[in-house]
Amino acid sequence: MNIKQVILRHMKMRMRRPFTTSVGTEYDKEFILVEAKSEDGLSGWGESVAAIEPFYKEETVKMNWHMLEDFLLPLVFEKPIEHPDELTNERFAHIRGNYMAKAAIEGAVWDLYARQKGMTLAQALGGEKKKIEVGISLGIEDSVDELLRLVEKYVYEGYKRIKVKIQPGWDVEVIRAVRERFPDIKLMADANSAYTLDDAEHLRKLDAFNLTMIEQPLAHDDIVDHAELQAQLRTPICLDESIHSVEDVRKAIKLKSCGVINIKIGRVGGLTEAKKIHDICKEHNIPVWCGGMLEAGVGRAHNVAITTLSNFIMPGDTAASARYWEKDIIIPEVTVKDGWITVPEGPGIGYEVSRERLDEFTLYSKSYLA
Ligand SMILES: O=C(O)CCC(=O)C1=CC=C[C@@H](O)[C@@H]1C(=O)O
Ligand SMILES: [Mg+2]
Repeated sequence: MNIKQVILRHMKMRMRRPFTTSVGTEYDKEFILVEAKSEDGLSGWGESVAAIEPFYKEETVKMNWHMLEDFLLPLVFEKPIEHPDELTNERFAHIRGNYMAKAAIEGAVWDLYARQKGMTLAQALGGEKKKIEVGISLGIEDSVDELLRLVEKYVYEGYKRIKVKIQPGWDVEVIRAVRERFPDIKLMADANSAYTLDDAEHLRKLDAFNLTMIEQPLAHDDIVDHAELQAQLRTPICLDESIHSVEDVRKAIKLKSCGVINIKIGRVGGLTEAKKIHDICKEHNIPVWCGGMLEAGVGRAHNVAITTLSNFIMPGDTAASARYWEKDIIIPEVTVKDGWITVPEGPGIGYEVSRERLDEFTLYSKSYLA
């Protein structure tokens, strides 16, 4: 596969409604979209999940652009690519961190590879599912009543799991209210590192609500304290921000830091590493699910593809495009029917990128030639 040209686009899309977590609120989504073009005129698409501000993790849109322009694209152009795994395993291996920048170009190369082979991205990754179960992630709302209204809306729409953001002052009583109203739904909490080990006794109160997991209660870069907390909780801890690689997962398993792993393609540097994490978790009977980063349609499509792997056994955060966007950049948009997404059968990510919507949402773009 000869990548002849890469176009980077700085995109800006207005969200249907603000999304608030313990680390902040997003109103507009700015992100980098990557188009990788081969000598036969095919395009592969990738989407960076880095935000404008470094509040979830340390990467930002501007940092990604620099990394792509000055380090990653030259490595992609330097010689033909036999298989996308080469990027993570060889060409990017000496570059520290910058996972979201790596994942954005690596995802475009994976999409292009699948399209050239006449395969779906799911097939290229080894996925077999024809449809995937999905849940919904709800932000911190203005009131418990508003949250309950949203839970009711999405349970009615058939979503298979409800994820509720928590933080000190918006946790036990909120979860209690949801559980009392919806005694049987699959319910989980995501703290985005809002607590410390000093809160262990308080967090133990969440054991009363039969949650499927408590996601990332402690520091974003911790595995050790999570092991100490997991030993005190009946509810499985799920690691999100702490996990960047299969090596991090090996250590988390060794320390018994968690019972579940949230795989986000952008957080771990791309699909090749995501597959490695999926595989080691499968070996150790650790269920995984696909986390979301408020992606637009290209990122959402990649999430659908990776979720077709067999150990993605818990509903992920890949909701319908309409959950976040008035208009998405892909045709057709991602839709959810009774909590299921049907895996597209078209080549690559299986959705086409709308050139009209691209033009509408591109703030600026730059073309790079091999
Ligand atoms: O994309 C989705 O629907 C899930 C969004 C979501 O829960 C998150 C997005 C980005 C960072 C975090 O705030 C949070 C998460 O930790 O999973
Ligand atoms: Mg999370």
